[in-house]
Amino acid sequence: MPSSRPRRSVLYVPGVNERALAKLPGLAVDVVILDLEDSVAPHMKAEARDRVAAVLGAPRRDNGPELVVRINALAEGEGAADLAAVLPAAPDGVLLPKVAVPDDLAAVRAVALAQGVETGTTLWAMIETARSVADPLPIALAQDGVLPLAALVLGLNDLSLALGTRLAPGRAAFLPLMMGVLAAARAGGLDVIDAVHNDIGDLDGLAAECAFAADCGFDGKSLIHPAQIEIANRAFAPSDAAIAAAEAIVDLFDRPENRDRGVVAHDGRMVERLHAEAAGRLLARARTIARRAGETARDM
Ligand SMILES: CC(C)(COP(=O)(O)OP(=O)(O)OC[C@H]1O[C@@H](n2cnc3c(N)ncnc32)[C@H](O)[C@@H]1OP(=O)(O)O)[C@@H](O)C(=O)NCCC(=O)NCCSC(=O)C[C@H](O)C(=O)O
Ligand SMILES: [Mg+2]
Repeated sequence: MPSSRPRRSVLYVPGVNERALAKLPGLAVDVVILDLEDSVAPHMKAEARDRVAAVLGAPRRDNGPELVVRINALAEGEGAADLAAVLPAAPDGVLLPKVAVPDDLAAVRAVALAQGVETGTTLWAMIETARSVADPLPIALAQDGVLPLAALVLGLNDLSLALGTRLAPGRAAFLPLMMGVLAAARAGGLDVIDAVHNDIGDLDGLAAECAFAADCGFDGKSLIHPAQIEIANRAFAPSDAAIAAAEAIVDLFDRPENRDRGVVAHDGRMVERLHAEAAGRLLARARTIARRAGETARDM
């Protein structure tokens, strides 16, 4: 099953941007991706590693965001240095960019093992190459006890470049690929995170992308600016109407007259036990999110 931790808002922060890093304790975000890859200029990589290690080493709130580090690809030479700098500080996850094949995950695990680092850190894989998006299933199934795989993250900027497909509003051309990645993630029991919306000023466009991705089944949205967080948190949380509908379905099968029934009619619709199971999951997720919101409001 996907994680019980909400991963609705997944905010990239350039590992070298001191002011942006300083903002993190005040942000109600589910996941922070401390970026050592594309948002960091080649000559700033070492400084970014130091800054990110310092963020990871600082005291963390129990209910604070998951801290995931996006390392550079191993092939680019910086990836191993990134792992050596951040793994001892036990990030919640390491995000590997530009994954092409399952061997890319195996290579990162081998480097982590060779460095002798044992942590509870998970592995996240970016699906943003032609090869990985054409065949995401073997990647999603490449599970291991070392750096267990937790999530797939779509990267539509790189993918747009790789495929020559225009990243246009509505993203219709990408839909088959997005659903292929989503199905692969679910087959592997992983979470799956939608790509970034590049236009920071277009909050309506962001809300539309979030609503669409939530309908598709994505767990959350990659973000690039704090102004985008609240929209994603809302879009990927169950709405009040969805909670009320789920409560009604759970209640339906709890009634004595329905205890032995596999299917009942409710408001003119067929409802099966699988709907009650889904409703139960939605309610559990809503409770987790509400608890987290309460704790975050108290601690910030
Ligand atoms: C895009 C930005 C460079 C814009 O930054 P800026 O011009 O500073 O914006 P603002 O003046 O509106 O910022 C207001 C304050 O908020 C802070 N801020 C901005 N962004 C962030 C952030 N991501 N996290 C935390 N805090 C942030 C600013 O510092 C301002 O505060 P202050 O300085 O005190 O006034 C910038 O938003 C940015 O760098 N965003 C992240 C870019 C990034 O990480 N890109 C890489 C990941 S996306 C990607 O690679 C996708 C994938 O791989 C693919 O292929 O699709
Ligand atoms: Mg990318």
